[in-house]
Amino acid sequence: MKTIVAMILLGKMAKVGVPVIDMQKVDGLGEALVKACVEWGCFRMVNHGVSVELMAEMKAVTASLLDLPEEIKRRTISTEQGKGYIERNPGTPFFETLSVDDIMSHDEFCDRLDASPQQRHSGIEPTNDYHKHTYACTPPRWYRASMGSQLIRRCPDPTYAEPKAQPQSLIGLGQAPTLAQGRRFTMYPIIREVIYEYIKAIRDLAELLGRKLMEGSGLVGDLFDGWCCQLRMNKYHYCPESVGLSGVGLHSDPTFLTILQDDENVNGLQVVDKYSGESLPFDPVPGSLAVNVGDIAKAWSNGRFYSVKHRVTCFEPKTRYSIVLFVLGPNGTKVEAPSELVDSEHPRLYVPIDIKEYRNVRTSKRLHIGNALDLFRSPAT
Ligand SMILES: O=C(O)CCC(=O)C(=O)O
Ligand SMILES: [Fe+2]
Repeated sequence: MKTIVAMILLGKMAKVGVPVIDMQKVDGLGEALVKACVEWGCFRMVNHGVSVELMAEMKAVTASLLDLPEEIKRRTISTEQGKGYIERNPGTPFFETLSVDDIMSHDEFCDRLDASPQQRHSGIEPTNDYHKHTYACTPPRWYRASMGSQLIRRCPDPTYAEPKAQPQSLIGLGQAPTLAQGRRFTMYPIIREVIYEYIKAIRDLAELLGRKLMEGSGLVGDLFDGWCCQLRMNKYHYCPESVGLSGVGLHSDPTFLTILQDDENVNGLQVVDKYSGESLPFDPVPGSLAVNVGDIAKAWSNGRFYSVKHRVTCFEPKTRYSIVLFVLGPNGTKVEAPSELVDSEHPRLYVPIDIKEYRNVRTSKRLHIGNALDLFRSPAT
């Protein structure tokens, strides 16, 4: 009797928690990943190959960058949908996010935060003095992870002079931010290095995921080869007033998948169970990384993968950080289900989708919970 009860409980428990997948698993990794994408639309990865030191450093960098004054962060605002810096706003009053829109141009992102208006617009190279000064501020590597928000310090820059007047050609383009009180911020080269290393490590992991998802679907190849990816650094400004309120409202991701470093100290991410529709906690596990399947993966898998709805809720008044890599989709070609995933029992569900168009339609029609895919149904279905 006891054994039967234990078996039922184990069965229930296995169903209750989001799957945890060991990325070093030799046999059946592809199948396990596909199963998680189909049944849960999310999973947690352990033994994923991104070091805990690098994860801690990236979190410190995130905190530092989001600590910069608004005038600096605003230099990375974009007019394109879903891109660039998003400040707190009436829709998401506790949420703020910086974006490396294309992970291949992370240097441009750093340049925008770092360079003085003159350097960015006139092409003047920093002088040797500037370099000497900047490098003199560089903390030793062993000190990196524990530095937190000190990674960026207000350094007096010997070469910086208050601009006398804006060059006429820049006025009105919104490209020449004025620095209040002539302050400038020197970004430690180490910040660029951490961002670069983190992107590289997460990108390698994404590639492994792409290959294994192909394998688990009975296909061969590098699914994400040459695909567009975006890195976001998120800060949730939780306070006593935000407890019980939403950090980010219910949505599915307009991506293929999202690799998430959540905050090991602050929970709040919840996912909607595919079968019961219940909201379940997707709590952090130190050292692990989470994955959410997005709408584009549902289209690619011909409806098999579950584009999981999720939200982030404030449960305690503690600042929460998260770092997400969005694997958006192919660059320059449309997404469609491979012919191997289409047969008489599984007719093609969606027309080929342009990821940019998809994002625009989704936003303009305010369809943030996966329904936008219905607008891309194949005529036959
Ligand atoms: O911060 C998180 O934990 C999740 C953020 C999220 O859902 C998103 O950026 O799409
Ligand atoms: Fe999301």
